Amino acid sequence: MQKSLRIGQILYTNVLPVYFYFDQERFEDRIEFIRQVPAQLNQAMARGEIDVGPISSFSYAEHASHYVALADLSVSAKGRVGSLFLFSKKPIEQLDGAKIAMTNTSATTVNLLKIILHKFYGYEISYVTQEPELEQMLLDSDAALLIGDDAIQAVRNGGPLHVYDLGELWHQFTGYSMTFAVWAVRKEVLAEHSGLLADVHASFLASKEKTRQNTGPLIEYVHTHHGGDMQEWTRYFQGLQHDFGDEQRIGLEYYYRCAAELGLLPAPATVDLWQAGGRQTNTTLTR
Ligand SMILES: C=C(O[C@@H]1C=C(C(=O)O)C=C[C@H]1O)C(=O)O
Repeated sequence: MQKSLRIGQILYTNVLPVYFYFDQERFEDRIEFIRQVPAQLNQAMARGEIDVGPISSFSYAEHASHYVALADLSVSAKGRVGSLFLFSKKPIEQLDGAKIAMTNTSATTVNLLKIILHKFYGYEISYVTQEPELEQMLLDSDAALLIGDDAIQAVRNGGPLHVYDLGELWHQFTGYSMTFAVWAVRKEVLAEHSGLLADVHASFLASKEKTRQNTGPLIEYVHTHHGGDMQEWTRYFQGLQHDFGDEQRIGLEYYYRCAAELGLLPAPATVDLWQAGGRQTNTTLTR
């Protein structure tokens, strides 16, 4: 039988603070989790196979008239992220005219890279989309973009490549933070399940808050399951933000304007936040 709420979860470490202490038992069999990489969650949300969960912020903009976003949740960073990298055979200054392989798991970061290379560097680039396997990607391309745990793994493996963090590049050029994912809800779900949705939202916020107060157990869990270095993981989670306030909105809405300017989005979008007891107002902030 279909559960009342089908909840998405990105299959990467970056969302864990929002899920780590999520008290699933209190919801008994009214909810279920569907775990996928972002591009597949984006599609599942658009097809109505998921009711609520993190999707690429780019995909939110593509469907903005059908979605709202849970207030105060996102995957954002101001500056270095640590899991979104361009791996390049040449320095970025020499990439004009290059061929770049893009992971097929992303929507936000692939378009962020286009904005950076076209708008800020003025380059002409040809792109191919591939499975996220660095060696394969670089067989026939000058550079490759990976996100999430694939990017973390690839940077750990090292190698003689130039490595650029996309959050850092965005911050260098704009001074803004960048929001990669927001927790979207399809509007028709609001009418039917707003009470349950409010409880799920509260559980996400509680998990986020609890991990913020004591990151230790999360770091230990991630270290046990994904290897790596405890200090690197600590730095990773310190750099990520899971809030969505004015700072994140300003950065994200500037990204949407850049994407619209380059024809990557049909029009700039705004993020319409939802929380129990009434939607938050949605002021459009200009640069
Ligand atoms: C910070 C990250 O943000 C992500 C990037 C996304 C994208 O590019 O579409 C979507 C969701 C997030 O997982 C990451 O993957 O490392």
